[in-house]
Amino acid sequence: MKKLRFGLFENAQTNDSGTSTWRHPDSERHNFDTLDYWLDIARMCEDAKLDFLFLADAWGWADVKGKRPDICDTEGLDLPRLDPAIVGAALLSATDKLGIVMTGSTLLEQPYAFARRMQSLDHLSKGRIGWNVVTTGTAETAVAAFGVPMVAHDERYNMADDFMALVYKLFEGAWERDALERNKAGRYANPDKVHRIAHDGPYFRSHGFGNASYSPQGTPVLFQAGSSDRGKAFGGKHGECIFLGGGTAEKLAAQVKSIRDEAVANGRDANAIKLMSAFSCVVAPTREEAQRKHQEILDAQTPEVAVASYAWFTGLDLSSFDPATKMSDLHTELSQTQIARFGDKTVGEVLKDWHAHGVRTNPYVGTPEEIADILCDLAEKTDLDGFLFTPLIQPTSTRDFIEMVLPILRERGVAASDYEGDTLRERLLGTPTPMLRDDHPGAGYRKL
Ligand SMILES: Cc1cc2nc3c(=O)[nH]c(=O)nc-3n(C[C@H](O)[C@H](O)[C@H](O)COP(=O)(O)O)c2cc1C
Repeated sequence: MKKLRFGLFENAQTNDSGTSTWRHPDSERHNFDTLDYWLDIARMCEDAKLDFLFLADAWGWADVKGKRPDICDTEGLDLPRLDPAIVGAALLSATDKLGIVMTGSTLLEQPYAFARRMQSLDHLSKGRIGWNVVTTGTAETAVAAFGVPMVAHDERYNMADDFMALVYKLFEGAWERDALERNKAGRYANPDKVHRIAHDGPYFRSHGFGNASYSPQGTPVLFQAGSSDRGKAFGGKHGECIFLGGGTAEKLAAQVKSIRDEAVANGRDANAIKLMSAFSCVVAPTREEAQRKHQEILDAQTPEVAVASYAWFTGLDLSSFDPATKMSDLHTELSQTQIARFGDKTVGEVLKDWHAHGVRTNPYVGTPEEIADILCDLAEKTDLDGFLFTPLIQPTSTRDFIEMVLPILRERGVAASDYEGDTLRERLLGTPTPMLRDDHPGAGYRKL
């Protein structure tokens, strides 16, 4: 079996994923706005040789019929947050090998400034940066905050394609890789290797010179997680590592196959994209103890949190529908995945599911051996390349996974015991150089 890759999902806010667990006695997430919280998390990841720490992010907030429910504040559900790029930057000097991956929105960021931010992080980290490209599912409230027009679901992906075309020019084509000579007796940079870029796209324009030079990886490692048809087409073109939301082996295998097919349709190798599934687990030495720990986490949730957080992802107030309504009869211009993934279920059933685990799928609950068996079985049946661990309670869930499950996976030879390769791209994708593979569309913008 291939060696699996592992990342940790995190979020610079008190709760994440549509649940509210901050009151749990073991949770430290109410300290998410302190540097000490993040230093502990990053060091724990690096000591465990995890491939990367992923800092998810969103703009916008929960909106139920034009009002942000009070429960959002009383439970710290959606706001406040910190900027993931600043959190990521603060962790660079405390880590040496750990990849730092962060979400950035193509709907709301300004591509010219965003490219410089990614390049700066990639320089300072010596090539450990990844960017999770999102079109922002929470678009309705986010565009109000930014004072920009609403863009419909599929069009947001057209806009993202244009954003990518511009940032590839900046990442790959504005400065050649060896433009900087830094020769005190000669010259600092070679003017023949510094190029003017021109971009007149349907959404973005930019003319002139790149603000930052070619960074160790050129383009940061590109992550993506959209699972609508348009999202998958975008991921098949640009993504290098795609996050899947979890689910049964059958469902994951079908998703893996369709994304690899998309890659091939875009002239890329089927294995040019690594697929990682999100999962949570509650683990303890005995199954009974694990079930008891899980019940404590479930008891911290309320139905009101479920309604407010579902609305945050979709703009839909499920409490206003007849519980017997089929989910397939609903429509949103926000995250369509959050309707499609429930298939034929009813609104009443989904509210119960959401109450239990929010946007996540059900956690695996069991002994360390049982969890390791589930992950190995999933990987074998689905052709997944790795897993994104999404902790229910931070930092204890992550510590439990690292201390109890990871050693078993290492013994079985499916998890790495040390870091191999210097940059995130070489390690995660097994590329011969830190740069984009030649079959990636961004590589075509490179001037070497
Ligand atoms: C593991 C995982 C992590 C995600 N992280 C983010 C995130 O940080 N920010 C965000 O806006 N969406 C995030 N998403 C959601 C997707 O990127 C995507 O925006 C969402 O599925 C809506 O797009 P779609 O309608 O094309 O599926 C994540 C999804 C998954 C499965």
